[in-house]
Amino acid sequence: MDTPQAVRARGITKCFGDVVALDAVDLDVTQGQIHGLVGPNGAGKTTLLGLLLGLAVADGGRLEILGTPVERALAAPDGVAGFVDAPGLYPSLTARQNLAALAALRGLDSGTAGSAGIDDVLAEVGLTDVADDKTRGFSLGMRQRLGLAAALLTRPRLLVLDEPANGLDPAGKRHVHGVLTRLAADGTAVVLSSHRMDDLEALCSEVTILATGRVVFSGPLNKLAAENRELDYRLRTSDPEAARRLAAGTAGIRISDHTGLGLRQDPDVLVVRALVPALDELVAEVVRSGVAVRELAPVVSPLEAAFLALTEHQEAGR
Ligand SMILES: Nc1ncnc2c1ncn2[C@@H]1O[C@H](COP(=O)(O)OP(=O)(O)OP(=O)(O)O)[C@@H](O)[C@H]1O
Repeated sequence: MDTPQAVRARGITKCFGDVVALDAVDLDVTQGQIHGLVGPNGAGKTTLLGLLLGLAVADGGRLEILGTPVERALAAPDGVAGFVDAPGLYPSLTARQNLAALAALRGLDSGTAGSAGIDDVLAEVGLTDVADDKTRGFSLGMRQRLGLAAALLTRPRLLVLDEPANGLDPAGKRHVHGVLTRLAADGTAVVLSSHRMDDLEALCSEVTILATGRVVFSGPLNKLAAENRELDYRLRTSDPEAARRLAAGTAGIRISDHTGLGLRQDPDVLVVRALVPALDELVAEVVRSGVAVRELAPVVSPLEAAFLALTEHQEAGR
């Protein structure tokens, strides 16, 4: 028998009064996939994650989770765990006690989540050293990790996380990315939201971009980045004046304004907007003129640029 899809959503609609938070949203997530939800503030990401967790019900459309249609009752579908906004913790309890309380609330016995299970998940998220500290003093990043540990207690087949990298330092982020990648390799589906395209690029095979409640892109990240569009590039050279002159004389190159792009003024850096062939032409010309190229990088990554182009279009049409 085929493994059921982790998530199959068709035409999902959710309104809060006059606000249409989700407007005919489709979403497909297969087992073992890390799927990113991205979009500007208020795009509907948390609302959609809440539906997957059974925290709210859709007003319209069909939602199947792990092969089972979601009913209209407010309950976490079997095999699903995670959190939205921020994990709920008892501040006066230690990390270990929080997990034990959750395990008891969920009726998990020692066979599935006893002390061994709790120690395992604490180790998995890197919180063993602070397992007996009260969570009142936990940083945002530590709370995020404990929330992830709580979700892992049930060994879910679908893990739903709202901005799991929020508040994590670079080492913490790498650790959590490692946990999620291992889970996915073992067949768990992960749906997570993020505001950071670089995080999504590091983790996700597919993304869904939401803007004002609508899906504006869904698919593999490389399909998103592959679109041919002009980008702004920072070009640092040994002779900025010569580089500027050459840029002005190269077809297909426009000199951009630092301030307009929110960049710090740097006299050694020229910012140019171009397609890749025109940029190649300029770089070759700069080098031919005996000027050294010291740095060349897009101001925002191609993925970020694609995201901005797709979502700005929607925002403008609001
Ligand atoms: N409980 C609620 N009551 C009223 N409006 C709500 C409620 N929850 C969400 N909304 C509205 O629905 C829309 C989508 O909100 P949602 O929180 O899902 O967006 P988001 O993409 O998660 O945003 P952010 O990136 O800021 O977290 C917003 O306009 C929001 O104001």
